[in-house]
Order: sequence, then C-alpha cells, then structure tokens
Amino acid sequence: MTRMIRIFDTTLRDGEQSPGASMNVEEKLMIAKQLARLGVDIIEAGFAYSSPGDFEAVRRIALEVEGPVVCSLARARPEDITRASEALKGAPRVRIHTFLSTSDIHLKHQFRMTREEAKKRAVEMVQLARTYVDDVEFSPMDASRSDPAYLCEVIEAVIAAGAGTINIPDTVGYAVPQEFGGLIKRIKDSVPNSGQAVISVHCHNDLGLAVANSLAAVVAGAGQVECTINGIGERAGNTSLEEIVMGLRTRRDWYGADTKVVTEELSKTSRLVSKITGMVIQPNKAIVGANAFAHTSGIHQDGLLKDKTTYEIMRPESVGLEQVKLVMGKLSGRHAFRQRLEELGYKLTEDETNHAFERFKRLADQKKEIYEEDLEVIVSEEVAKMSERVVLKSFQVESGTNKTPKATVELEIDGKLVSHSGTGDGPVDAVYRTIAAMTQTKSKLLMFGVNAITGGTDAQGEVSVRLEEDGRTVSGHGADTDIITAAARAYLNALNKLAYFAAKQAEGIQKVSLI
Ligand SMILES: CC(=O)SCCNC(=O)CCNC(=O)[C@H](O)C(C)(C)COP(=O)(O)OP(=O)(O)OC[C@H]1O[C@@H](n2cnc3c(N)ncnc32)[C@H](O)[C@@H]1OP(=O)(O)O
Ligand SMILES: CC(C)C(=O)C(=O)O
Ligand SMILES: [Mg+2]
Repeated sequence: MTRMIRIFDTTLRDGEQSPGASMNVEEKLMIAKQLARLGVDIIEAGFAYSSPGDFEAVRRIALEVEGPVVCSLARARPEDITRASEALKGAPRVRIHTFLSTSDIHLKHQFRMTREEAKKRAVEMVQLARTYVDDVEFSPMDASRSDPAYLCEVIEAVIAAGAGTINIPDTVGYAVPQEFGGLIKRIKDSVPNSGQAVISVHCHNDLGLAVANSLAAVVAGAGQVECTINGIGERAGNTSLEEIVMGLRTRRDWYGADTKVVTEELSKTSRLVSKITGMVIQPNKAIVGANAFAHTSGIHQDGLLKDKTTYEIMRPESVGLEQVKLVMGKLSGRHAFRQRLEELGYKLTEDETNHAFERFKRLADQKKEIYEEDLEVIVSEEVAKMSERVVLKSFQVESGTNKTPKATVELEIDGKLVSHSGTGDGPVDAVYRTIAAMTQTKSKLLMFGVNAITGGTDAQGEVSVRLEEDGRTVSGHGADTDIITAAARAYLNALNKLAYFAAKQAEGIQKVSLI
C-alpha cells in the first residue's frame, strides 16, 4: 500500500530567508494561491511576530487561501505564539509551529539555557500554543547535532504537551542520509508516544544532501517533509519540493510512498517563485531547470525518437512542460535532424537529408546552438542547391554618390559560365536586374526582406525574397555576412526553386515543399 507523505511548503518562510528573496504581502499571497493549486498540505506563510508585513501575509493567506493548512512560525516565546495566534485567528485550517534548539552547541552559546530549562520552555510553549489552536508543530532546532537521548526526551515531553507534529530539522545541513534515516528510526522506535504525532523532517542543503536526507527519512517512517519551491532557503537552501515530490512519484515502486501534489503545476509554480524572488533557476536544476528535459546528444536523441523510455524517466508533461526538447547542435545525429526538419514541414529524401546534414554539422561546429531559422536557411539553400540550374560564381558592384550602380555578375547556368553587366537603382537592384537578364526569368519579385538571424557575434544577415511565376510562389533565402551576397543568394535560391518545381511538375512529382 502507498503511504501518503504530507508536503509542508516553507517557501514563504524559510525560502524567504534566501538573501534578497524577501516578498511583500501581495507576492506571498500570489505564491500561496499557486501552492494551493499545486496541492501542498501545509503552507508556512511566514513568521507573524517578525514584522507587520509578515503578520499581514500570514493573516491574509490564512483567510484567503483555500485548501492547505496555513501555518505561522513562532519562537518558543509567549509574545511570538500569541502574535501567531492573532494572525491565524478566524481562519479555518491553521497551525502554530514553534521551535527551540536541543543541541548543546546552541543551548550553550546562543540560548544560554540548560537542557532542563529548554525542555521546560518547549513544553510550556506547546501548551500555550494549544490554548489557541488544535494543530501545533514543534521543531527541536539543530536536532541532527543534538544528543539523541536528550532529543528523544524532549520529543516525548512535547508530544505529551499536545504537539501533533514533531519536525526534525537538520538546521545546518550537517547530516548524511544513513545517519539521518537512523535518527528518524530511533525516534520512532524509542519515543514511547511517537505514534501520537506525525514525524516530519526539515533538511538544509549545505552538503547538497537535503533531498537525499529527506528521502532517507521517509524510508525510516517520516510522514511529513518540509521543503521549498526551487529549493530556496537559508544559505544553500532547503529540500527542493519538486525533487522530493518527483522522487517519490517516479520511484513509488521503491519508496512505497507518494504525495497528493498535482505535479503538472510544478513548472508553473517554479517559474512564479523564481520571478517573484528574483532567484534564477540554474539550467541543470533537476525537474524545473531549463535543461531538465532537453536532450543534446545524437545517441540519446535517436533513442528518444525510437522510444521515449530509452532516456526519459519522467514525462515532461507530468511536471507541466509540453514536450521533450531536442537541442540541435554539434552533437546531434541524423535522426534528430530529420525529425526537426519534419516538424518544420520539410520532407526530404535520404540524399537531400544527408546533404543538408553535412552543412548543418559544419555550421554546428561554429555555433553553440542551431536555431530553427538556421535550419530553414540550411534546407532552403542546400536542398535547392542539389538541383541548382544557376550557381553564383562571383559579382562586383560599383556604386557611390552621384553614380549609377553597376553590377557585373558571373553565373554558371546549366554548367556554362556566363558573365554580364547591368545597372539598377541601387546595388541590390543592379545585381537583381543583371541576374534577371542572364536567366531570362519572367518571375515577379513580391517581397524583399532583410533580417539579422540569431544574435551575437556569429550572426549572419539573412535576405528573404518571394517570387511569383506562372501562378507559383516560392520563397528564397540567402545568408551571408555581406548583405548584397545574401541578397544575390536569396534571389538565385528562389529562381532555382522555381526551376526545380517546374522540372518536378514536368515529371509529375511534387516531392518537397520549400515555402
Ligand atoms: C533555523 C531558522 O530558520 S529559525 C527562523 C529564523 N528566521 C528569522 O530569524 C527571521 C525573522 N526574525 C526576525 O525578524 C528577528 O530575528 C526577530 C523579530 C524574531 C527577533 O528580533 P530581535 O528581538 O531583534 O532579536 P535577534 O534576532 O537579534 O536575536 C534573536 C533572539 O531570539 C532568541 N531566540 C532565537 N530563537 C529562539 C527560539 N526558538 N525560542 C526562543 N528564543 C529564541 C535568541 O536567543 C535571541 O534572544 P536574546 O535577544 O535574548 O539573546
Ligand atoms: C525553524 C526551523 C524548523 C528551521 O527552519 C531549521 O531548523 O532549519
Ligand atoms: Mg530551516
């Protein structure tokens, strides 16, 4: 049977402890509403005592967000607990989360309390919180560096005082998985009344182990995991919600546990939190990073195209993304190349594909990523080139102020070199008129456009033209760092397509559509 693990989201409290991530009331409310759509069980909306803004955020979220339990953090001090209760007053499902350290390091250096004093304070504050609300959580801060025997004593006492959830924090991210799982098991086995409370965990990522520690705790019997969207939080952050949730969902076979999170909302929630907090998501971040479902290498892309299960353990749709992204670049192979061309509407023969693929690989050696626009240029230039009647050999243009532009163009037409000169209204017009005279085309130029394709220092200028002849319209593209060369190529590209289609039509074949 699958055990359901409660998801306690603390993006709005511990997440806000990330440097620079503070959120105003409206922003917190927006995130809380999205967390409710995501289906988390508990939202820790803030720390009501810490500021009037946080008090207001807790109050409004508790009253306005439907679904999850809404919680406020409170130190083990009467003024904090009373303030939390005021913020939560009148709301339907609320929790007070109070905490006090149990480690000797904290008790000695920060709290200047004895173990007995701390235990007494913890019990009194849980009892006080219970006078306000039924649902009280207690965290023995720095639990993972506490003496386990004393920790268990405190836990037993606060459960007896009325705490329904005991949250075990690895406050400084010091624990390692087997050890942390062992601690949870020890608590479950040796605290006599542990069965009366949900055992929760709250891990920090200082050693990059927050998710691993939380999963180890689930194996050991933890029933609640505290986590944040995108793993934000104090220092290196907290357990990432999307990772723990997808870890349990994807490996339910192993953990025998799951959550009620609507995983299709994960990407949207992640983007919202990133936008509001200004905390950028690293591209290789599991589940929600830009590259999490992107496949770059030809061998992986080939496998995926044959069957998704070859290289995919989760469907991107399951986290709210539309589809697998095949990144076209120098490591891609023919299968992915052909697939991408088909998506763009090009159905090429084997020969045409191979020809275009060679040019693609050459370009990919020079550019980091190949965009759709690059592929369009490659196909329209390379495929038409295979049946090119007319090839540009060279040209010169003379132009300047007070001078009629003159072009001299050398073409190879059906294998024969031909040279001709002509004039025009500008340098491009001179080249176009000269080519038109040489090829004796009857086509009409419907459109001429210049674009800078892709950005950066490796950008090429692209010229696009549209020609019409005998009721057939074709586009032509030419790319070059010299814009007149790009214009000449675009014109010849379109003229060659007209010739290609005319020839295909004569053969009764319509093999490829290049518009
Ligand atoms: C592990 C965690 O993430 S805990 C949550 C951490 N989050 C925050 O601290 C954010 C919100 N905090 C704040 O706004 C402020 O720190 C406040 C309003 C809570 C307190 O501000 P100040 O009164 O100026 O105290 P300051 O923050 O400098 O020091 C903390 C005090 O709280 C005490 N304290 C800390 N944790 C607890 C606790 N769990 N229970 C009781 N007292 C505590 C400290 O011992 C110290 O007391 P002292 O002044 O008697 O030495
Ligand atoms: C308040 C507690 C749970 C905390 O954030 C921690 O110990 O890290
Ligand atoms: Mg924390």
